Amino acid sequence: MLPYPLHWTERLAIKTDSRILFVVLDGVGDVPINGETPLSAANTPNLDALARDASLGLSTPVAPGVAPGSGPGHLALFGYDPLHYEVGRGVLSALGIGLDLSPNQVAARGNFATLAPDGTIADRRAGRIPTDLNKRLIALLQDAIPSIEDVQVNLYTEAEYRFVLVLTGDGLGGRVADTDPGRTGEPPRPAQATTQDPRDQKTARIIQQFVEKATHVLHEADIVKEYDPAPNTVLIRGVDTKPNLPPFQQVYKLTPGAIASYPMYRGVARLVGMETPPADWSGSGERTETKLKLLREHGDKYDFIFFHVKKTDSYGEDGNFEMKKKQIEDFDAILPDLLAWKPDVVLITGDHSTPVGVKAHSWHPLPVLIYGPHVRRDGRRFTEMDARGGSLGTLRHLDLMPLVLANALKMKKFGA
Ligand SMILES: O=C(O)[C@H](O)COP(=O)(O)O
Repeated sequence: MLPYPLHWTERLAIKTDSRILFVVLDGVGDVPINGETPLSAANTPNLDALARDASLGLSTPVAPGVAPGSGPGHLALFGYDPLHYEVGRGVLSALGIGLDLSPNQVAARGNFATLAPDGTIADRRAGRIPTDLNKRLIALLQDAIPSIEDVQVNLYTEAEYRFVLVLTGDGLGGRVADTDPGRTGEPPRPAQATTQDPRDQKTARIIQQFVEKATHVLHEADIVKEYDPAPNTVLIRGVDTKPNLPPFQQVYKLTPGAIASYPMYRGVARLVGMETPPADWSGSGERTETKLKLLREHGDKYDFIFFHVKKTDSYGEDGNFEMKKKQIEDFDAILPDLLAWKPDVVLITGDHSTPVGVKAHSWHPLPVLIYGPHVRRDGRRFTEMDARGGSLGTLRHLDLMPLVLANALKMKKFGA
């Protein structure tokens, strides 16, 4: 039996013409500083108008106290329990850049990072190098490391400092711990299998050799020496093989599309059956015009659209209150363009909180807004403080898909 809520939304969901707009402001949740969060301090006339006629609540991403990565946070938002469907970030990133993984392939997410002379990590993102430099470094490493033992090595730029490592060969497993400790000031961890399975042991051995070879090549490369902080090593995480998840079409009877400028989010969308209309994603940042163009040109193919905003998370991680606030105001400015798609129901929330005072993903519940013809209107703003006490109450991300389906009249009655 499928886990909650898939096992019974699959039974109750019905196909109708109503449309659902599902907006995720990545990392948007925060903790008040001098009584204000980026959300409460932002000037958001469009969001305020929508929220006034919407139901609000607070939603816990996974479970109290759990600070999820963006992958588990989005799987929970889409109704796939991340404690049941643990999917490595590498698979999400690989799918996000348009790869299809076969059973004899293992994928991993990589960061170009900066190693200090004492061997500890000085910067997990090498100063957020530009995508163009990433492409040059990937070409250098791909040329230097085409294979390790009997395993083919393929490298792909994701965005900025992010890349994807795909290993192809026989006898590979996906259960290998991260070499990325997730924080600076300590050395990268050795690649270690989390089981005694020889397939996982082999993958760990290959990844360890890759990290050592890549670090050597980067330390010797002239282009690396031009940068400070220098992208002189690689950190690996989210090693996995591709799982098979029941798609949106099956469990929710929806025809879903995903619009996201960063590959990982297109990847998690593809994993659950969403279509990702093609676009030129070159460059970096939100690429909002590209996203809105996709909505205008492809929106009518879908009855469910996942629309992702990334930089609210990045500036939370950088501890930059004003820039996180500005990302929210920039989103507010395009909200009318999103509403032009004429959704019947709108949900806005975040996958997780990334408080500027924490500079990392956190466990704090997210404000969630559901707008539609049958909601109880709360007359509040979309902020962490105002959402508390809203008519949605306190929820978990897994509760949200059934709620938007119900508000779109896409759920039949349970029982006689
Ligand atoms: O931006 C991303 O890829 C993640 O949300 C954060 O990853 P990072 O901590 O490696 O930047």
